[in-house]
Amino acid sequence: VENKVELLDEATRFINEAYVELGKENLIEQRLAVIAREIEEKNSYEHTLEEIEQGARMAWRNNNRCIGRLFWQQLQIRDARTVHTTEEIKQTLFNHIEEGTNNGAIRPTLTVFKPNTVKIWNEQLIRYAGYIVDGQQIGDPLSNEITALCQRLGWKSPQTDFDVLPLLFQKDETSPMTMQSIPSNLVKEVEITHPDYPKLAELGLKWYAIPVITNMRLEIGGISYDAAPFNGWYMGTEIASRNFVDEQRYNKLDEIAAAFDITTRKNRDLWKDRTLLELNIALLQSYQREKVQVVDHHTAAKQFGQFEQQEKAQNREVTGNWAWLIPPMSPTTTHIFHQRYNNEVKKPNFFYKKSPFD
Ligand code: HEM
Ligand SMILES: N=C(Nc1cccc(CNC[C@@H]2CCCN2)c1)c1cccs1
Repeated sequence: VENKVELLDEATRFINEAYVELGKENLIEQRLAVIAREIEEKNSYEHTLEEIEQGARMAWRNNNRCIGRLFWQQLQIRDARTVHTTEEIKQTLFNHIEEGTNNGAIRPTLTVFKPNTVKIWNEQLIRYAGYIVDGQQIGDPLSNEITALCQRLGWKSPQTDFDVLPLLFQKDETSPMTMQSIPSNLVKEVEITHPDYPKLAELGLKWYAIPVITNMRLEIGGISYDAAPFNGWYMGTEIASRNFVDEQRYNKLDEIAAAFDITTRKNRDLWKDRTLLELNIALLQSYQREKVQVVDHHTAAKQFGQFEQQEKAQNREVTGNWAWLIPPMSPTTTHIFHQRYNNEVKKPNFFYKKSPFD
């Protein structure tokens, strides 16, 4: 936010809405008086932990692109606002991975650091590296830039398709970079196999259990938390319909078709569709085999429908981004496809940060 007036306006809007939801409307006036004084003195103000918990849950509830919002009230918040040394930051990030993974029974979790301090360069806490070796792409192209930086900082790796990147962060904007590998016992991964097609296993496809987003900022009442890693669990299509098959990602559709003995000659054989279907089945079954939580897109759509009903009962309009909410597989079999959504952006919310590389 630009100035004191705007900050107080955002704070007032947030406190009014959050305290009513918390059943504390009688404390609004007093709380706003304290915040107004703080903004006058320090050009900013500090949230209580309860305000951050409610604000982060509202931010999830408000995000138009998220199909998983039914569980917004169960988000676990970890308060890391007093964490400042690189050692403590490292431990806090490792603990988030451990507590969020929970051996596969994934717990939606968000860790909040003090504003204007920690700067995380990773886009997700766990992500595979990307390299161009002899003109050939290895690993995840989205990671090529950060991988090159890690290598410049001395990172050594076997250069496979699935090398987990180290954490890369600064304890604050002016401090040197810390590069720290994640202990492999903390990184739960799933080998992707198909019960009817043993050749799929020969491709050696795998993916990590838990997506922990670190390239978005959490905005609550005018305050921006630039380091606020959050995780949920995956919807199967994210991995099987996008990460493994997009041309600008792992681009493995042809190889996977061959593993399923599907010939790729004629479009009207719908070989791409059959390959994606079998790969999505393999993905869901592999995660279930390893007891790692994952949701199929039909169940996720039904849960989103329950969220819509729940919000209607609370007299809140559900806003949404239709193009992001419809799943990439069989979208017309979900109610989402046949409905319209207001894409207005409500706050609190999550927003993209400018890339640290820009
Ligand atoms: C619990 C299980 C969850 C599932 C299955 C789920 C599912 C998804 C999916 C499939 C997307 C689209 C991602 C993409 O296509 O790149 C998405 C977007 C998003 N989700 Fe959720 N989500 C879950 C939990 C959460 C949680 C806990 C938060 C934050 C507290 C969250 C915040 C978001 C945000 C901010 C986006 C938009 C990302 C962007 O703009 O790139 N979600 N979600
Ligand atoms: N299931 C998830 N998927 C998800 C959610 C938000 C953002 C992302 C990452 N999106 C970036 C990818 C890569 C380019 C376009 N999509 C994934 C969750 C991640 C963290 C909480 S839920």
